[in-house]
Amino acid sequence: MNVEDFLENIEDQDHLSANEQTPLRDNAFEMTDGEKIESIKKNVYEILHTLGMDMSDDSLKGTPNRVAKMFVNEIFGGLKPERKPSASTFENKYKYNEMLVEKNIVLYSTCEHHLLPIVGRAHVAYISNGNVVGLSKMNRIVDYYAKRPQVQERLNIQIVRELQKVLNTDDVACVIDAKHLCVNSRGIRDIDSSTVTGEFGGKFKDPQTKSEFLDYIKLETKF
Ligand SMILES: Nc1nc2c(ncn2[C@@H]2O[C@H](COP(=O)(O)OP(=O)(O)OP(=O)(O)O)[C@@H](O)[C@H]2O)c(=O)[nH]1
Ligand SMILES: [Zn+2]
Repeated sequence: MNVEDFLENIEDQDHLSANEQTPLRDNAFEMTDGEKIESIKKNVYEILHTLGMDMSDDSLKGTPNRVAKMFVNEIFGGLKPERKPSASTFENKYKYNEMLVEKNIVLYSTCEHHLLPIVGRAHVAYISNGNVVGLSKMNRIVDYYAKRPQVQERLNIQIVRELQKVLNTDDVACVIDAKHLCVNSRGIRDIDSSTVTGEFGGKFKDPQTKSEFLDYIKLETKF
């Protein structure tokens, strides 16, 4: 790993307090992606073999490699600091001083307790402190933090903290409404329940501002 990547890695979670950080082990970045894929591949093979599957079967023999690549590059790709979206800001030239809401952001994450999908929507809002951020960057930040082993509460906070840092303001909020397949498809098997979390920073703690945000989320979008 070169010096630049290393610096980026250790700074990646600096803006988060200890309990807000993804619990990474020491030397979490010591392996290359290729090394991670090789190691995960062996373990996935072992799990399926242990369960009694014939790993020489045509349909199964590519599975360990497929799962390993999917873990490293896709569903847990948000563990790579170099994947963090560069959310450059620009001046709020239009002097738009109201809240901006990016709603219905599709969210796919993975529950770190059971490694089952979390599927839902995130709604993000901020009030500019002089700078604005490209709309798509909010979707990208949600996606980056979602692509980790997660609990919804921490994911919600990480999204807000990142935008607070990028936009240099406390006035950021995020609400997530998501279904956890660990609740819906196994265990209690409650297919209908979903989990709602919210993190409200700065002006969004004010009840009127908070309810304006929540009203915008409720607006039905028709095109
Ligand atoms: N707070 C929180 N809990 C979660 C999240 N995702 C899953 N869980 C819960 O984590 C808990 C893990 O509890 P355990 O009792 O150790 O696991 P378990 O025996 O599989 O529990 P059951 O799901 O009730 O069968 C469960 O209640 C899950 O519903 C999350 O994002 N946030
Ligand atoms: Zn779970």
